[in-house]
Amino acid sequence: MTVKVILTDIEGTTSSIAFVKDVLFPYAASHLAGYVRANRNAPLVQQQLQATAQLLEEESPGSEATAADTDALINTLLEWIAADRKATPLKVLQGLIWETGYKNGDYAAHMYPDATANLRQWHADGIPLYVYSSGSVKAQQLFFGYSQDGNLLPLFSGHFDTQSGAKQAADSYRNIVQQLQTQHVGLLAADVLFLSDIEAELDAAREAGLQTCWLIRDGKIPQASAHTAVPSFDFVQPL
Ligand SMILES: CSCCC(=O)C(=O)COP(=O)(O)O
Ligand SMILES: [Mg+2]
Repeated sequence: MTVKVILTDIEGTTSSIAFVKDVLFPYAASHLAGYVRANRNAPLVQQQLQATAQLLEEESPGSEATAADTDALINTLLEWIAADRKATPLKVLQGLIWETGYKNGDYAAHMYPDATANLRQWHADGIPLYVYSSGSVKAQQLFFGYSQDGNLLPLFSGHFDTQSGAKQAADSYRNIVQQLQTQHVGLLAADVLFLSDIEAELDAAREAGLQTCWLIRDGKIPQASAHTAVPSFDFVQPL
């Protein structure tokens, strides 16, 4: 089957889980309270606080935390970072907070060398590359803009985040294919190859009709899987 578009996950796929868990998440946790207090009247931050309060209310009706109760919402957001919740308002705030760290040179995004090399090659071969991550679009742009391998952002034609839906839901991939079709006339779901380290995400993408490839970075390739399983981007064959 031909591949006309590649859609890639970030954490565990192009880049190590450790960079996200041990560098980005702790940085967001230590700067969240200060950032939110300093910017709570900025419209984008205010919207995320309201969305956090709304999610809390949906999950625990009668919850005390209103959008005005900044301290309670900060505590909730810190709990969500610790639990690796992929909640959209948290992800938006993390993207805003990480910007300072990247720009100050506190860190640069980790890239597996095989990911950088093959993304560059596929781009040079004319295959449009897109990202789908739970990290916000802004966080993704910072990630690839400030990577250990330099500015990789020009390699990508676009980005999708949880605004397109959760990564383990087939409808999210149907939604993304519809958005891709506005840029690539006649594109079918089967023309898109999704790369991820999480089997449940690949299952959802496959249910939506995409081709899938499972990146298994720890060497434990399963004997049988519905997905092509590979140890690195060097073994992904889109052509
Ligand atoms: C975009 S960088 C930070 C990644 C992140 O916040 C995250 O939750 C990782 O999710 P992914 O979908 O890339 O596994
Ligand atoms: Mg991942």
